[in-house]
Amino acid sequence: MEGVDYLADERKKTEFDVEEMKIVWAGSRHTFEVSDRMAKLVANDPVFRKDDRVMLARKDLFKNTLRKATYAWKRINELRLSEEEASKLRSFVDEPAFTDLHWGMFVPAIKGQGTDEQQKKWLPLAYKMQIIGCYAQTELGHGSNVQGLETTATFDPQTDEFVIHSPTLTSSKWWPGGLGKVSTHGVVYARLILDGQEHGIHGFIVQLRSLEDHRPLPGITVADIGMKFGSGAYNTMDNGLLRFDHVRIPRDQMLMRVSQVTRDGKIVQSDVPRQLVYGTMVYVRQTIVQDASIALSRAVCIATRYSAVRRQFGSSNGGPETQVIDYKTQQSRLFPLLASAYAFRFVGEWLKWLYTDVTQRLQANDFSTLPEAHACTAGLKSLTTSVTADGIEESRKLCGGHGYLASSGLPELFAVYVPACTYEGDNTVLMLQVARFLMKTVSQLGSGKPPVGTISYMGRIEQLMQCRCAVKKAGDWLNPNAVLEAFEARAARMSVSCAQKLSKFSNPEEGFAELSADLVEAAVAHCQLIVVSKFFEKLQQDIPGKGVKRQLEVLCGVYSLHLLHKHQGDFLATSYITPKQASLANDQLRELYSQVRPNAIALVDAFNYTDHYLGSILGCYDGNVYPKLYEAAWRDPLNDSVIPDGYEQYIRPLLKQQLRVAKL
Ligand SMILES: CCCCCCCCCCCCCCCCCCCCCC(=O)SCCNC(=O)CCNC(=O)[C@H](O)C(C)(C)COP(=O)(O)OP(=O)(O)OC[C@H]1O[C@@H](n2cnc3c(N)ncnc32)[C@H](O)[C@@H]1OP(=O)(O)O
Ligand SMILES: Cc1cc2nc3c(=O)[nH]c(=O)nc-3n(C[C@H](O)[C@H](O)[C@H](O)COP(=O)(O)OP(=O)(O)OC[C@H]3O[C@@H](n4cnc5c(N)ncnc54)[C@H](O)[C@@H]3O)c2cc1C
Repeated sequence: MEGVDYLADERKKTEFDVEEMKIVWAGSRHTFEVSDRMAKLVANDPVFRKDDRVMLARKDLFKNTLRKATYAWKRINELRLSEEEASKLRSFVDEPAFTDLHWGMFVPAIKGQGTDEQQKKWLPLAYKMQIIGCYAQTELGHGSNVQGLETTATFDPQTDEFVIHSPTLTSSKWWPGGLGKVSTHGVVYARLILDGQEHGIHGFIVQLRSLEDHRPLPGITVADIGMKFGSGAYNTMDNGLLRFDHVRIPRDQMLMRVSQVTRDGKIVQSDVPRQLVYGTMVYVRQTIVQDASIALSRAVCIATRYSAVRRQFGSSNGGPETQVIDYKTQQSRLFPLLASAYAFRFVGEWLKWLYTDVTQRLQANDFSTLPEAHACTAGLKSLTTSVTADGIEESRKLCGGHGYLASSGLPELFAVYVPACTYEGDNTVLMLQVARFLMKTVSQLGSGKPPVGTISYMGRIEQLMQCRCAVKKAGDWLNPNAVLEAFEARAARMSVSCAQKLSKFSNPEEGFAELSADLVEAAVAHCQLIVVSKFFEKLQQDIPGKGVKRQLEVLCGVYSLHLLHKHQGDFLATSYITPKQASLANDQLRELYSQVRPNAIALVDAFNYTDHYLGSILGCYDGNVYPKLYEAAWRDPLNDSVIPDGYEQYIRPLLKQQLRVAKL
């Protein structure tokens, strides 16, 4: 039944202007238009087909990715796409590729850590893709502990070169994306050694492969690290291994914005903090936060549409059964994820602003906001990727058995997404960085330097330690001030409690290690507060469109109250709320679910995803799920023949043998 909208009745229930919500979701009318144009460009081009991806063997999959990535690059040039358009096109192609690391890490590393001269030399080559780069930091033995990397870069004053070397097996670079088969160059992180003395970890531009025949250069061993989790998924990427046997590079290939090595082998520190060597990771962490809302919204879009199509139980007098989206249990699992997708969208927008601000300040040698930028990017990367990865898996369960089919799009989405909890900093390790920032802030309270930015609430510590929740009826939980104070008091009290326990240890590092699980919980509370407060800030903006702001208020309520409900132990244990008030929050939450329900389909339509991008039969726009599932089953290569390959060899002899047993 081509053209029939099986979700039309659902769409009729909508109480807000979906077109305007699309603009809010995109961030601006301009971004919406660019996004819409690029999504359609990709969806209408057969080269970008992806439904066969999970069936392809690794070599075919990889070659296919090369084909798509180079074709995308060709189209970008032919159509003279702007950087914004190119970046949208890349995201709608929806296939991890070496180009991500080239543009997403190699280029930013040179921009952030290279001197003007180095940028002038290397960036034009990289912009034209005349060289292809990767970010080679992690090693077989060390990933989280960057200071523990073993690769060495020893300066040879005789020849004015660095000798890059892998002294042990564990010093082999391991994981860099694009390294395995494609990159010609890498920004390689290594331990700087001058005259026998170590000077910490620095980045070096190292050529890895010949620009003539792509063979590894002398002294370089390079290969792919092998298959990863899931079919299709991240296996489109050639994550690589790399060993150096005394490879020589000119001195001017050390990235020298943070520290310089002079001709006579002396180190000169510029006034830039050493942590800027980690700057590329900060940049990518903020892009990962923005991408979290995309991945979560995709999963939620699929689960929401399918939940409206799917019916199970509840038929009376031969009438239709209940749509599973009408079950309160389904709503209590699905709607918080829908609200989280919106919440992450807005916090991602804000984080982009924060990152731009800190970058501008750094250019003017103002490093004052760097610690907060590090804590926010690390903490929000950790929080949003953990929730998104769990949310994709929950969406799969929300779709019942059919969610487990590759054609639901959810297994591959999960497999592609889940490493985000590990790459660019393991989520626990990153939360511990936030915890350090919190403990430092608490220890400096009363020093006369008031905390600013996202941590400014700590400046009201006395009030936050004493205040009690004033909520008397469920509706009081709709008051933003009540919710904000609850999240602030919880975060402040959890931090102070950790700081008090820490102060009992004579060795603070031992104390930090002993209390690390509690510290992570305090850091999570702080990060959740940031997300809640940025959602409220968004609502203070002028948001046009009938009913749009109202819907966002409902979602903001769902986001904050579901967190309050889920973590009520924290709120109760810190004595900010009473059990009665916790129960009222839950009553209000249930009421909010009822307000989301008629708008649920429109709220996911507002993501404006094409069927191509969603890549899911269960999530298709028209909701015509069953015929499509049936047809897709027949397209599986296993159904090419009625009798499977292997029948003569295995099944027939087996059946024959059983026959003999039966006769005995
Ligand atoms: C086709 C078309 C083309 C289109 C064109 C357009 C296309 C565009 C395409 C765009 C695509 C984009 C998508 C990209 C794809 C992504 C894919 C994913 C790839 C994944 C890559 C990776 O996976 S890549 C490796 C990441 N690997 C880590 O992530 C290690 C974590 N490990 C650490 O990060 C450190 O090891 C750790 C723990 C901090 C301790 O570091 P440590 O031991 O040195 O330091 P301490 O803990 O002692 O801290 C000492 C003091 O430094 C402070 N501090 C620490 N870090 C700081 C920091 N960053 N900034 C500021 N300050 C910092 C701290 O706050 C302390 O401050 P204080 O002293 O004041 O307290
Ligand atoms: C798909 C993918 C792509 C990647 N791409 C790149 C790339 O392009 N370039 C690159 O350089 N790297 C890349 N990486 C590597 C990645 O950055 C690291 O794997 C990541 O930083 C985690 O480090 P690890 O593997 O050493 O984990 P580990 O640190 O060994 O983590 C193991 C466990 O130990 C725990 N742990 C570790 N330290 C602490 C601590 N101090 N306190 C408490 N718990 C701790 C962790 O929480 C985790 O549970 C990629 C990884 C993946 C999976």
